Amino acid sequence: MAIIEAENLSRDFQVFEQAGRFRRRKRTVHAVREVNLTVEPGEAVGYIGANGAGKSTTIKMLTGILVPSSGSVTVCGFNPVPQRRDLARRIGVVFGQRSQLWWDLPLQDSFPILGAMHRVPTSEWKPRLDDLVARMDLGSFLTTPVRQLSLGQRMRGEVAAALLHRPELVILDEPTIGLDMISKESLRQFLDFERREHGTTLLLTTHDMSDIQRLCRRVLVVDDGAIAFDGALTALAEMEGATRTMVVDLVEPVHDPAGLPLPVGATHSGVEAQGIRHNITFDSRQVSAAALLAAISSTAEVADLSLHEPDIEYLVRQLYGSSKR
Ligand SMILES: Nc1ncnc2c1ncn2[C@@H]1O[C@H](COP(=O)(O)OP(=O)(O)OP(=O)(O)O)[C@@H](O)[C@H]1O
Repeated sequence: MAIIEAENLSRDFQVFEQAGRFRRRKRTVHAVREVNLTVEPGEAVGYIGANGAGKSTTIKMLTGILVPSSGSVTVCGFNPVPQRRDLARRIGVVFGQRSQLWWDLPLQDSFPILGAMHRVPTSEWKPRLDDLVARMDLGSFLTTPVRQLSLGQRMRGEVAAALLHRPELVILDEPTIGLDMISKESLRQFLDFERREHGTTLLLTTHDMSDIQRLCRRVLVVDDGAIAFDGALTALAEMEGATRTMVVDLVEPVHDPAGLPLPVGATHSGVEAQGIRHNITFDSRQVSAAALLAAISSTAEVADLSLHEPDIEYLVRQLYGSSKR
């Protein structure tokens, strides 16, 4: 059975706008339009789109916070709004921008409350907590009130809290927002481990392409409330031919870009560090990263290189610049 099944799921909002000095006009915002979505157990799905595209509204409907205007949805076999309590025992939710922990309590006092709320026996949540504390390195700040934790520490606590009851589906809204690179990577590693080891299904929204690349094979792009793309991330990038950037450091400087001929599809976008560092943008439909590196290596020795993917906002804007927002 699918873990998420949405059929023609839609949500409208009525908003009032100023129409002249004393008049207000009612307008309907179609935040989510006829979304059809099936997510199978164990999948990791990235849900991406520009600001205001409808991601959070969809998540709120999936978690039972918002009533759909029309269409139907089941999550873990439950109708989210009327069966919200049952659903809460089966899913974990993490909002990067909002804490779900008790601000004045230390983490160690929150876990017994969560265990009781989810009706998980102590004999089950205790060993699970020991495992989470070890794997997410929570030990050094378990006794600190949540409000005194750093953002990275708090997010680890949030994720541990959301996963204490071993939910089969974890929904994460911008889980890595504001985190430094090390905290982002350890969070991604942990989530990936959970999925591989326990078959946990992941659905996440993010503006960080690396989250998707690291965690999700499938990506959904939402544009103006509707699903505009559903498939592999590689297919999305190839479809658009979004330009990627390769930064190469050479062993010997090459000052003039003409001294480093590039294949068709690649162009120099800058030379730095007295000719050592070359920034090259390329269209992966025309030339692969491997072919580009081979071409560069045939004229100069490469000491180091890094690849930069286009950010999600850029990719989505390129793809669906037609958005009415
Ligand atoms: N409570 C509300 N009342 C009125 N309009 C709303 C409400 N919530 C969302 N909207 C509108 O619905 C649309 C979709 O918003 P939503 O928050 O789902 O977008 P999003 O994709 O999550 O954006 P972001 O990436 O900025 O978080 C926007 O136009 C937003 O202004």
